[in-house]
Amino acid sequence: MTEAPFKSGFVTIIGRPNVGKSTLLNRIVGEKIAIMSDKAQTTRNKIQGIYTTDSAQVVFIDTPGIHKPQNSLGDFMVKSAFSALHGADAIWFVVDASMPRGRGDDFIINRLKEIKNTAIYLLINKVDLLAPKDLLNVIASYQEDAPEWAEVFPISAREGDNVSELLDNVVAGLDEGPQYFDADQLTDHPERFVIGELIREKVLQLTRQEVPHSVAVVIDKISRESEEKIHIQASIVVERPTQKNIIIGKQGTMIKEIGTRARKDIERLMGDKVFLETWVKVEPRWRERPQALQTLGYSEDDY
Ligand SMILES: Nc1nc2c(ncn2[C@@H]2O[C@H](COP(=O)(O)OP(=O)(O)OP(=O)(O)O)[C@@H](O)[C@H]2O)c(=O)[nH]1
Repeated sequence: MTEAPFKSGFVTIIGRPNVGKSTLLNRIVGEKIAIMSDKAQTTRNKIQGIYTTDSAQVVFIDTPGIHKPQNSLGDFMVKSAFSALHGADAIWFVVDASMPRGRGDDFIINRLKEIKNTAIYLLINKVDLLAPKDLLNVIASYQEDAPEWAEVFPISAREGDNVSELLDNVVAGLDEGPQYFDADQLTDHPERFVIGELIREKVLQLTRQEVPHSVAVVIDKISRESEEKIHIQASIVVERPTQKNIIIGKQGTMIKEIGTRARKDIERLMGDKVFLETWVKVEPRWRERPQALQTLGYSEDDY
C-alpha cells in the first residue's frame, strides 16, 4: 500500500475587526500564534500560524492591510494587501453571525469578487450567539451580491463548533506539497525559512532524481529594493560540480525555470513583487562540516 502524499498550502484569513479571526486561529494552532506574531517581519503579509498533522500542513497568512480602516491606507497598500489573496490556496472570509452585514464586510466582499481560481470560504462565526432558526437568514444575507462561496461553514471559534470539520475540508482541497515547517519548529525568521523551502521544492521537482535531497538553499539576503519590490538573494548549495550543471541546465534554462516558479510562490507568500537572484554553489561534503554551514548562513540565528 502506498502512503497518501503529504499535502500543504496557504490559507488567508480575512474579515473585519472583531469577527473572531484571532480566536479561530488560536483554536487551530494554539499558543504558537503568539510566538510567531511577536517576531518582526519585514513583509506586508505574515505567517500567523501553522497547523500540522501527520499528512498535511496549512500555513495561515495574515494580510494586515485589509483589516485596517480604508481611510488610513493609501490605495497602494490596499491593493497590495488584496494582491496577496490571489495566490492563496484558500481564503477564509470570517463574518460575525451576531451582527448584520455591514460596510466593512461589503468592502471585503467587493474585492473578493475579483478573485478567480481560489476557493473562498464563508465562515459564519459566533453561531453560539444565534438562534438556530436565524442561521439561514444570516447565510442568505451573505449570498446576495457576493462571490460564489466554495463552502459555507457556520462555526463557533470560541466553543470550537465545526472547526475540525472546517480544517478537514480545507485540507481535502489542498494539493500535494512539502512540509514547510517541522511540527514544532518555530523560527525567528519564518519567512526566510519558507522561502528557502519553496526554492528547494522547485529544485527537487524540476530536477527529479538527478539531484539528491541533500541540496540546501540558503537565503543570503532579503532587502526591500523599493516600495513595491523585495530583493532576495539565495544560494543553492550542492556537493558536486555535476549537480551544479544539472541545476543550471543548458544555457541556464533550468535555473531560470526554478527561479520563475519559486518567485511566484514567494510573491504570494509575501504579498509583494519579488526580484529573486539565485546562485548555485558547490560545497563538497558541506553537511559534514559545521563551519561550512555557518558560512552558508545556517547559523543558529536562522532557526
Ligand atoms: N460568542 C462568541 N464570541 C466570539 C467567538 N469568536 C470570537 N469571539 C469574541 O469576539 C471578540 C473578538 O474576537 P477576536 O478573535 O479578537 O476578533 P478578530 O477578528 O481577531 O479581531 P481583530 O484582531 O480586531 O481583527 C472577542 O471578544 C472574542 O472572545 C465565538 O465563536 N463566539
